[in-house]
Amino acid sequence: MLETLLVIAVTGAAGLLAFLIVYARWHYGSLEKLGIPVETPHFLLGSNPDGHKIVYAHKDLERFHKYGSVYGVYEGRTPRLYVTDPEMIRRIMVKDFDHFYDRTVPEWGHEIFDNLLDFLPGEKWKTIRSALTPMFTSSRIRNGGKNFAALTDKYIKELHKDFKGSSLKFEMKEFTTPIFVEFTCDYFLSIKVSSEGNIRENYIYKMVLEAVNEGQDSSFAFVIITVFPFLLKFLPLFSKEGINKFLKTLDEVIKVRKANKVDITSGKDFIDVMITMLESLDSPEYKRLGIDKVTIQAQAFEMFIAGYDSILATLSVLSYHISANAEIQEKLIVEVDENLEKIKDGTADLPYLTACVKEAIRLSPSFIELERVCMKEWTYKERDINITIPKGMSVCIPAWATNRNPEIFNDPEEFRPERFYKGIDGKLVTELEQNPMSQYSMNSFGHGPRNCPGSRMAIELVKSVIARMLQEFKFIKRVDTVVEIQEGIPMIVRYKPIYVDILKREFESEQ
Ligand code: HEM
Repeated sequence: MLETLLVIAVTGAAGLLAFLIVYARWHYGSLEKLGIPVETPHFLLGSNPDGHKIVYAHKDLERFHKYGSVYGVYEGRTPRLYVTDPEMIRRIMVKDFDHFYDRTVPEWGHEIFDNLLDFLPGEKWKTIRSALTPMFTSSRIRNGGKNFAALTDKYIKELHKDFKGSSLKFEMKEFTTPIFVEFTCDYFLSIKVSSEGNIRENYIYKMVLEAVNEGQDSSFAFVIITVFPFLLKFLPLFSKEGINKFLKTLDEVIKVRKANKVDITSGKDFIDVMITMLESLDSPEYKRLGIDKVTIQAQAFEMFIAGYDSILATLSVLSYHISANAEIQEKLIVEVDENLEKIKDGTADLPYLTACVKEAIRLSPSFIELERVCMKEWTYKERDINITIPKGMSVCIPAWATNRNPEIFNDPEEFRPERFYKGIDGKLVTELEQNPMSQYSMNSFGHGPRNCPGSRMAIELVKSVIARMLQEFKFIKRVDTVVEIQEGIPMIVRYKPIYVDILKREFESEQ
């Protein structure tokens, strides 16, 4: 009897093991069939078996140099086609968008995450995306920049208290995280967090940092999840309690807004947009597409998720570039000093600062890999590329690598804002504008109907912080200043703390 049980147990275990191996390797071979170079996968763990230790951005660049225009990588069990050829990128993201309109949906295990705009499918995505457009009008963007600058002022006042002498060791992300959270709460969602004391103790602040997995070291568990994606939902990535409390607060804000119609001269804010969407819940269109209250609430959450890493990483890396390039900093200071009044009322264009922000975003695209799923078989035959992508295959644009394409960008690793500088009156034709394909090598905000809707807003927010800081401080590179990316984080780039010194400009002549 015992023997029989043992035989059953061993056979069962062997069967399960065999099943798991077959499951993990199920798609192996599918990329090779396309006739492209493929990063050889590990027996079970795909092409990045050491994914918890590698810097994905650097890996992408290495593979771009090794394989060129099109190549394959197994992300665990998932075959991914990587495309760096600018014309093929244009076709996928813009011209033949009808073949590539969705992204892969991870099994988050939380309905709010499942309903983020990034992951909504087809028509449902289109409807929600178009409902959100009033938030990104020019006047909303200008006002956003103005509010961000005002908040920066408030935090700069606090910062002054930390100075013992004329300079201070400074970390941009640490400084701007509270500004970003307070701004997103207040400007998008009309939730006042500052009145509740230290924002770092606020539950929304904590919820956001938890949801973006801030401060968590990457672990081998993430490699296992690429092989068995259904395990993602079992990871304790966020506190359901925090999210539920946030959704309740949002309900309250909506109730108050409905009761007190406010006149928003700068255009609809997110709460108005939500109310309009909520009023459509019973419409045949929303019912047919399965748009419910959670779909709408998720977009409020999206405002934190979409901007958190991107804005904060751009600001951090820009503090480094400015500190490391004295001439560029001088030019910026002149531009800022000439526009003090306009900066205050949010009407300054600051073209050189804009070029610096764009160049920082080229060198440091926060979303290092853009993704689309091929929705119906698609063939591309141009020059030396001849490929048919099967339905269902994930297609990736490795932005960190394409943005350093040496055929488009001379000295690609150099921080050179002139690539984007159109002169004070905006009349200069930049080196990049002379090359029509360069825009599809600059993939920081994506392209086509599913590009980043927040790109113009993001540039304004970053500009508003830098402009305000340069009015009072200079950024100085320290001997121990380093720019290092955290290992083991796929899809996005997150930096280890980047320390620079800030020097009060009033003491500049004494140095
Ligand atoms: C420097 C800052 C930012 C960068 C570099 C950035 C970059 C991107 C990229 C690369 C995508 C994917 C585009 C594609 O697949 O073609 C994206 C999507 C998105 N971004 Fe941004 N983003 C930034 C800031 C923001 C901000 C501030 C918001 C909103 C307040 C925002 C909202 C979104 C949304 C909602 C999507 C999903 C779009 C869709 O699927 O239709 N982003 N962003």
